[in-house]
Amino acid sequence: MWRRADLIIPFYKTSIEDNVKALPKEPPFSIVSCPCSRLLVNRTLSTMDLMHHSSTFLLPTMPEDQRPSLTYALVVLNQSLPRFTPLIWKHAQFRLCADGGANRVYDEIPLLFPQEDASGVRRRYKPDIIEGDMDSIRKEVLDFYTRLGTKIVDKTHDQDTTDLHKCVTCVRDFAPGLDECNLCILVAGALGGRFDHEMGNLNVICHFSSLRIILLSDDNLIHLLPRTHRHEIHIQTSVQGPHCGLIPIGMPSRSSTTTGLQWDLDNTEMKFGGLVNTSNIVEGDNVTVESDCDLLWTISLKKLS
Ligand SMILES: Nc1ncnc2c1ncn2[C@@H]1O[C@H](COP(=O)(O)OP(=O)(O)OP(=O)(O)O)[C@@H](O)[C@H]1O
Ligand SMILES: Cc1ncc(C[n+]2csc(CCO)c2C)c(N)n1
Repeated sequence: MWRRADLIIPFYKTSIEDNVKALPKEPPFSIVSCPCSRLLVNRTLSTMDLMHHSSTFLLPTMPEDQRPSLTYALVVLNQSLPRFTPLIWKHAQFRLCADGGANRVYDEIPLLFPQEDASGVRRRYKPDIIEGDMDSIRKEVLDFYTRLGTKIVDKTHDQDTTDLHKCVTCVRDFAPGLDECNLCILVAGALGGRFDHEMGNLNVICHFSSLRIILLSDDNLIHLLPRTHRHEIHIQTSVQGPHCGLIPIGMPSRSSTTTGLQWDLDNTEMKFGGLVNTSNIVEGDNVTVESDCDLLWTISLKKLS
């Protein structure tokens, strides 16, 4: 079943081998023979694998059937901690602080437990790793977590990648025995504040486009929908929505199609400077997306009562 045949290799190639060599490097493309025995290449969106997305980590208890499927790592950035940080801390198996993110854990986590003794809370919320160029973490904070046994990875020499980039690399390379497909990196404090940092954080999710990375603030959740898959997004309506957006990042999209939105796309072109899909509304609890380009998905988070 070919939905579209929007890319056809020119017929001037002399042999099948030459045609195969001329194939685009990036998936997903499939090869079909045409009647004259030369090759056509179809972009077969409908036969792409389906990727599921569900923000169950925002729920106090994860549904049974979701529990084993993803392993969560949490990266805390140097921004006001979202109010649900203790919840995602609990769901995560690895907790990292990006440089000054450690100050936030030290200063702000105790404020979320005003009835409890601050130093007890701090000992309970001990990061596994603090990594970065260490120009923002305070000495007392570094000393405190060093004494508790947190691993400190000082990357002062690297001034070309952000601390978030360093932390994602660390999780990807060192999470023991983890298959990338089962890993999901939650990033707390990624939005709001300095725009250069926000853009840097978006750049990180584009750079690591094969990893599941979710940028979080109190108000929003953002992740990438790679063009290599069709996407089914389950909306946790108790904690997220209804405002959402789909934004082509890096390059124009010739064709994006959605279901489940108030303003759905139907083979629609999107580009910066032209149409982008913002100020949209989720209609129910399922959204599907397929596109020829990586898209950013963003959805609003509800204030907890
Ligand atoms: N205002 C912000 N908004 C979004 N993300 C932020 C913000 N501030 C920091 N971050 C994130 O937290 C990480 C650690 O922050 P930190 O302030 O320690 O970094 P930094 O390298 O010292 O930044 P800079 O030197 O540019 O001020 C950054 O790499 C960035 O990803
Ligand atoms: C082209 C270019 N632009 C900006 C920086 C600065 N920079 C980018 S990431 C980083 C580390 C922040 O912890 C710093 C200082 C650079 N190196 N190269």
